Amino acid sequence: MASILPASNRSMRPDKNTYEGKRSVYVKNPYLDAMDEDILYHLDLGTKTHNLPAMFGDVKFVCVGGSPNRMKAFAQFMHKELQLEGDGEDIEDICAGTDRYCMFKTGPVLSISHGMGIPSISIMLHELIKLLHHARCCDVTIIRIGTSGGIGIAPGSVVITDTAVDSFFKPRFEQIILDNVVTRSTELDKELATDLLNCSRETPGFPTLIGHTMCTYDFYEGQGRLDGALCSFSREKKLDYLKRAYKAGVRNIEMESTVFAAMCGLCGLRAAVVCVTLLDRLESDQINLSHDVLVEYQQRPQLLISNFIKKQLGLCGQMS
Ligand SMILES: O=P(O)(O)O[C@@H]1C[C@H](O)[C@@H](CO)O1
Ligand SMILES: O=c1cc[nH]c(=O)[nH]1
Repeated sequence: MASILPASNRSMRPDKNTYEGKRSVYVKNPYLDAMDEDILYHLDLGTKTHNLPAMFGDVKFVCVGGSPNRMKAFAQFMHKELQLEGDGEDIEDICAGTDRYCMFKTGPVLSISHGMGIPSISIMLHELIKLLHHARCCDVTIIRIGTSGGIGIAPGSVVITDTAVDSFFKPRFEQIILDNVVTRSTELDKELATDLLNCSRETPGFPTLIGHTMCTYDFYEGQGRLDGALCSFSREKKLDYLKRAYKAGVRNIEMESTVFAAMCGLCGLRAAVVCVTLLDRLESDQINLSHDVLVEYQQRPQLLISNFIKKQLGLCGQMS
């Protein structure tokens, strides 16, 4: 039976969403219960066509990121790190029937791509959260492992988000529902962020810090870039904006964190955002890293999260 919560936000958020003593995944939709079948169209999965509890009931960690190749590489990496059977090279895309998103499962870890931007990740999250709910998953931690532009920090730094903010540096996500603007909280799990920072101290090789992450609707004008097809502001205005963002506590900019924080928070998922920075936006706009450096930077959040997951599973010390 679907757990229905009042349709508002933080003040109504369940503190103890327990399911047989465990933290369950909530859906907040009174219509779902009455549906004979739920087709998760963009994932090419469904409640009648697939045995979701059998396929996904043991999932404890969900990692999401924009790029299908990155999320496949992460799944293959986790396969090795968890010392699962086989080499993991032929890992199967569970969503192969659609080319919207890809999804891989390695033991209790699900790795899913979400494309670029709020609308794309939002569609994926609606269907993923219903999937976890239908599969009766509990105690799930979800982490976005992404790339971002840094502000005032060295390229290659990994930022663990404490609060996702919008372009006005406000901790909110505005969802348009019918012709209303519904404002939702973008708070993330502070304890999880601290645990990840502690874990980063045992993962040497790159700087990691906690800070606010600004989420925008666009990569170019929306992030104050001077190199888009359109630009109507001066270099001075750009730098003034980015410096004000830094002053407000923003350390990196990407395009998904606010809706990710809002939706996961409302549905009872312990959530974190961990993004590597590809450049310092106070210095430049263009990403001119070599392919090898780009690949190595993208592995940094993966390394940190893999160590965190192994620790959580009590596997540290026994493995590479
Ligand atoms: O997870 P990714 O690396 O896709 O996140 C950022 C935000 C946008 O989706 C994209 C822009 O290049 O990168
Ligand atoms: O500058 C950047 C780099 C990656 N992703 C972003 O959204 N912005």
